[in-house]
Amino acid sequence: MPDHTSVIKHLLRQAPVVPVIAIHNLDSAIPLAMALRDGGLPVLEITLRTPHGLPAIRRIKDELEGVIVGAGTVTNLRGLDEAIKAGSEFIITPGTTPRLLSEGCQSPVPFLPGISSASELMVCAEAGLKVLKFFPAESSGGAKSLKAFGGPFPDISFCPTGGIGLHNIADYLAVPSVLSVGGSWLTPDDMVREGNWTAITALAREACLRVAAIREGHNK
Ligand SMILES: O=C(O)C(=O)C[C@H](O)[C@H](O)COP(=O)(O)O
Repeated sequence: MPDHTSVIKHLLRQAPVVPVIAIHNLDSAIPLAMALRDGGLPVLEITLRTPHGLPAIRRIKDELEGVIVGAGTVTNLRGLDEAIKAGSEFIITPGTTPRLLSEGCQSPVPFLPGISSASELMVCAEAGLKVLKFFPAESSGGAKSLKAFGGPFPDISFCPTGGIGLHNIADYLAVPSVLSVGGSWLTPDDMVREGNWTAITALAREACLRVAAIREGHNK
């Protein structure tokens, strides 16, 4: 199996917040990605929840510098294959199946499956994965659950998503195993629909500033 652990750890440490994006209009893909990048968030998860997801990944990969684009909501083998062919630089899934896990582990790019229980974590760890998504984070016990996983599984790191925003990001970043968090709060539907890219850059900047302040507090 390709060893992607150090690659994905490096990537997520650089990007403490990963915007989770559903593209409803393909023409918004480039300006939206630019707005987030310019606000300091260059690692983007484009979900396959809409038919524009794959072409958006391809477009961003081909046309935009300074952005690392991955696929989210990859729920089956076809999605995995198409996401890799579209140029995804990492793959994120909300959960796993035995076949998706097995194929995902052979993927040429890092594979981050979602887990929400100790048993699911153990299945992924047994397959050799050390960085996992925790989803749906808030409704699965949130930062408290992640802290508890740290006891039996000290070598597993996480990118939690689901119900995270500026109101609770500090709780997650306080858990040592959390490399970054993901969320859709950086791309509100109305701002994207209106093409309000300045507002989206401001949201990204606000998130970066908040993370910097939290981390500074931890280092004191
Ligand atoms: O389907 C996937 O693969 C996902 O990536 C799930 C998303 O990460 C969450 O749905 C984001 O949650 P919110 O920030 O609460 O909107």
